[in-house]
Amino acid sequence: MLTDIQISRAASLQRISVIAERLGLEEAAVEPYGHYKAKIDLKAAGLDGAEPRGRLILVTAINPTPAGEGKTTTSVGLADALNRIGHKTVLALREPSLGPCFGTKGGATGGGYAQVGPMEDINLHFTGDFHAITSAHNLLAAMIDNHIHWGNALDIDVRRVVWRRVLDINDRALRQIVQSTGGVGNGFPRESGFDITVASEVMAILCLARDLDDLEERLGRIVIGYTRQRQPVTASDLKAAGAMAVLLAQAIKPNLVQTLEGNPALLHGGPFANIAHGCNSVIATRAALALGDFVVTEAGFGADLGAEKFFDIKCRQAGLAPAAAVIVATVRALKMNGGIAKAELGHEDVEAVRCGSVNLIRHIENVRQFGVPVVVAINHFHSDSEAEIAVLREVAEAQGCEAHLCRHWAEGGAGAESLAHAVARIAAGGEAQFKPLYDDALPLIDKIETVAKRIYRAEGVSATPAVLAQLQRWEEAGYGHLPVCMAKTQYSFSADPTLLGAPTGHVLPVREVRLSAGAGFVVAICGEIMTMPGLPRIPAAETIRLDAQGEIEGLF
Ligand SMILES: Nc1ncnc2c1ncn2[C@@H]1O[C@H](COP(=O)(O)OP(=O)(O)O)[C@@H](O)[C@H]1O
Ligand SMILES: O=COP(=O)(O)O
Ligand SMILES: [Mg+2]
Repeated sequence: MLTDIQISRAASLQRISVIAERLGLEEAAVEPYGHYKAKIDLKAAGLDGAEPRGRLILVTAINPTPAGEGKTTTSVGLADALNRIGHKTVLALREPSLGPCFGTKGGATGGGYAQVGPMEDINLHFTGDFHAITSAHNLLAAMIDNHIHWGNALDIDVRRVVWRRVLDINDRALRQIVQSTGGVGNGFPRESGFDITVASEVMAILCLARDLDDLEERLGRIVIGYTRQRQPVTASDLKAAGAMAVLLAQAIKPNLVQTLEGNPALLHGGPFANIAHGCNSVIATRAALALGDFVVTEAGFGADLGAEKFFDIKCRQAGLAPAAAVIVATVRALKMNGGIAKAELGHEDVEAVRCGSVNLIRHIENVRQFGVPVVVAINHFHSDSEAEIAVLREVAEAQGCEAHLCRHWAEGGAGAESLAHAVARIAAGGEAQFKPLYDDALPLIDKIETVAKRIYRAEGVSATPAVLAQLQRWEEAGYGHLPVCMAKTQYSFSADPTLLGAPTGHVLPVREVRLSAGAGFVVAICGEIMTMPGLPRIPAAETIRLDAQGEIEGLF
């Protein structure tokens, strides 16, 4: 069996100019990065502010195994299948982070014959967007410490600087550091730390901004810390927004690549819906909606995380309304949710599928709470048995959901045509009546409780007095209208990654809250989730190398 990288390498990609032309983009709007990648200048393409004409399809999933259940793979397979059955479809995916590539999970370009390419390029440095985001983020951090070093005219309380640094690598050693040691010339020592670039508010701003002007506006609104009188200090107080926008002026342009079947894909913005909002950028999604009849986009991890944030943050801010949602379900993930250990997931166990299907049922119920019709995509793995698939299908259909067995990993778009026909019919049927889960006017703590109770089915939320006081101060400072971005484990509806299936009666512990005034949301960090992941005992990096011909080996 060929690996993803072998399949990707064997595919003959078309020149990106051909893909762009077929998409209807003028040459002047296409800025090639080599033969197979390009950035799209939306102004030159006449797409800035263009009215969306397509229908938006969200691909989400049940709670995953550590390997992921095939959201990106299914997004690619569905987009290829919709193009095969005659619908002009544009894919809108997120860009991969180096963290998982060199850590555990691998790339984010799909898999098997349902991939976007060029896979190595995209999973490594791509077009440099994450490096630009890292530089912009860390420039602001440097300007904060520099301001304090040269007299601190803004009276920043050195104990209350909340802006950390970022790096797009998993590195637990950087989570908590003491910086500016080494004497007077190095500034004022203080505790701080690094997050992974994907968790940067600059990443979220790039993903949610309407255009370059809005991006700079939002950058200026970033709250980097507080004065001794507890007043917020912003990036614009430090005159940093302009320089940060310069660093991001190329990164704000969406990236055009292609599926292995030559269909267009706009990749833009970061993943990780457990610690960020984990959606493709508004700019790329709106451009895709102006260009295609259908847009297939993804949101990270399970519907309790990525889909909820797609609905409550991205769609709310951008005025988008999804026409349908595809929940990717796998036999293996349901068995894990039914109590089977990871090492045993390859053995048939029909009862475990049935037991774990409570997880799928809850995700179906949850997505429907947003007024969005659901189709279940059974992402077929070669180890699945007929009996296990039959139970999965029966469970979905008992919920009034169509369930389509999809073989796009092994067959490409041809393996997802039945799903494509169903999605096209349901999306065109206009039954969606999208609405976010809560109103802007709900107090911040009530928004957190609403997500915890209605999506996670928690009994309630526990938060320290310091967290509650901080939320109250943000309400008084005028940030109470913002939505919340929940950071929690992707494996469970609770904050306990071992509590699988469809737990109830749990209490959601909120240990920290962070204001992302520029991105326009408040992050609630629940349980032990880390905003700087660590490398596993045996990182993928140990087997990634160049072979004798200079070709990359070991990249998933
Ligand atoms: N049907 C399948 N059979 C075998 N491997 C698959 C299948 N679907 C996905 N994969 C593999 O599983 C991994 C995760 O897939 P991905 O689409 O990235 O999941 P997600 O986007 O949900 O994290 C990838 O290595 C991919 O190649
Ligand atoms: O945000 C996480 O994305 P995946 O679920 O695609 O890994
Ligand atoms: Mg993915």
